[in-house]
Amino acid sequence: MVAATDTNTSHIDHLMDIPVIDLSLKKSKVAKLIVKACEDYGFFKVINHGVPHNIIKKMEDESLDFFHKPLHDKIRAGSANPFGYGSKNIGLRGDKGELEYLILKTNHDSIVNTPQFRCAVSSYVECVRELACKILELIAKGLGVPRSVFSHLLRHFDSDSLLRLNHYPPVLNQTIGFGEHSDPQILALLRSNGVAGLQISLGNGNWLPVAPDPHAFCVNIGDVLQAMTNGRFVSVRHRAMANTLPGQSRLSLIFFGAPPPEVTITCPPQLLKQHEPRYRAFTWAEYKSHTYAHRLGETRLDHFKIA
Ligand SMILES: O=C(O)CCC(=O)C(=O)O
Ligand SMILES: [Fe+2]
Repeated sequence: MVAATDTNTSHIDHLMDIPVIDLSLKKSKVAKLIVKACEDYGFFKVINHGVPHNIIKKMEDESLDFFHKPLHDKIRAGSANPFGYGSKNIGLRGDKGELEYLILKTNHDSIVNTPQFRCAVSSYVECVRELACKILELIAKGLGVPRSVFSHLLRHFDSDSLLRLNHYPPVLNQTIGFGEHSDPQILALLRSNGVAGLQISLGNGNWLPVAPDPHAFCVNIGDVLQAMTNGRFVSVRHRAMANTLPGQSRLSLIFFGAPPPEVTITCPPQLLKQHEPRYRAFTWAEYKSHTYAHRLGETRLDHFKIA
């Protein structure tokens, strides 16, 4: 697909279609479509994903209940580095955003303080982890590599996957809510309520708004999957605009599928063949600490490129 942009006047592109992939189609077809979307954009939507509506609804309701609590209750979840509640500050390097958020572990009991919220989180995480693994297994099929080469990293008991809940209360002025970046992990599954905000970068300063879709999950390819495919897939750069709809909150729920800290990230040999490796091997712990030491907008994977 070719980006239809007017480079002189427009930096928002409404004319391109984001690939929407129906997971109920034949596996071999879906695998091909997903690989193509990962190569072209590093971003796509999935429908017929199998995550039950009531589980999503419960998670959204409990998340909004949490964010609507008084501040002194929210900060009881601890501070967001690494797991807990944060507001306006993103990471430790001075990045600011027009949001508040809660970061939760996925492989141990979450820190949320009511049994209903804990139960909603654990059911939601179980479903989205399974969906992420299913997508990674389709990717493996499409690439002709062993089925669990990516998914076993998320299924591992020590997987560093996390769930992030972002809440964008209404603000008066149109501004950026969460700055441009790529996600460092393997892949991210994002859902938002009916309020728009997410945009993906088409390069050259052009942005494609992603309309909220109650039936879909958005899939973002992360830096680790770019490295594991030797750069064949791109980790999509994206941002979220602040929410300016009076009286409405934007809520996004993002599952980040990550490897265990000590696992070494390399490209499967089947994907190298006659190509030279483009990234040196690194552990997820190493990548994470490199990420935390840099600003949100930096192209953090470049540090691991082989010159
Ligand atoms: O909240 C959103 O829509 C996007 C936020 C995001 O990209 C992130 O938390 O990594
Ligand atoms: Fe992101």
